[in-house]
Amino acid sequence: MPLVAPSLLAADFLHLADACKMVNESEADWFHLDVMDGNFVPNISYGQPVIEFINKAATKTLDVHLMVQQPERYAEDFKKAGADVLSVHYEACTHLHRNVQQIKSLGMKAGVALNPHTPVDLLEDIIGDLDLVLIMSVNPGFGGQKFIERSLEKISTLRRMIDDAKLSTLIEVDGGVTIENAPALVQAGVDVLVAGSTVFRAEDPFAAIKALKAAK
Ligand SMILES: O=C(CO)[C@@H](O)[C@H](O)COP(=O)(O)O
Ligand SMILES: [Fe+2]
Repeated sequence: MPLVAPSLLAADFLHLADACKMVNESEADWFHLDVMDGNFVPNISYGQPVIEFINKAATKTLDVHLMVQQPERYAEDFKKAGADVLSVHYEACTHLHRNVQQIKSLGMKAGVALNPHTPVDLLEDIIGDLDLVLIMSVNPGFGGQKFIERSLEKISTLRRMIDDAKLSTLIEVDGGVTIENAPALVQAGVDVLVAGSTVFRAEDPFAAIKALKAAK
């Protein structure tokens, strides 16, 4: 059964408390929180102060996806804000190994996110240090985009890499995840399904989360 992480980017920002309550009461496992800096990606979302408030309302793991250049500048702030899992982008880090060690030394799980054009092979020398790899199945920056089909092959390659090395690194997929494509993603080896529009644009978000959990 996959873990399901609703992305609050698709929630109504005027009623974040309601969104948190819904996720708390649902079968979802994590809160997925997208931080965008308007530089690494062409959009600005929200940052530490908002996450600090979400942390007060949320009763589940906070999975923070940093779409930020030089994320090492903010790792400590996000720890203080309540992040449990902190993912940085491969493409935004000059010293990725140092950044991963920083996240772990602060007591968070460390993830690395890959843009659609970045091959999973580039993680060969760092995969053993990672708690999670986040495969972007859309170009980061916006919710509601169409799933890039090629991501399925990347996930299968990564699954093999992790299993061959006997690691327990989680594979998370993010972008364009739907109730329809979730089974193929789980079959390809995904552990964590992120879903924004599929959950928050659904008539019944609880049912959407339930359907994603049931993907096999
Ligand atoms: O990181 C991102 C976008 O950059 C995502 O987490 C989106 O928030 C997913 O939204 P949907 O594609 O599920 O609507
Ligand atoms: Fe995300």
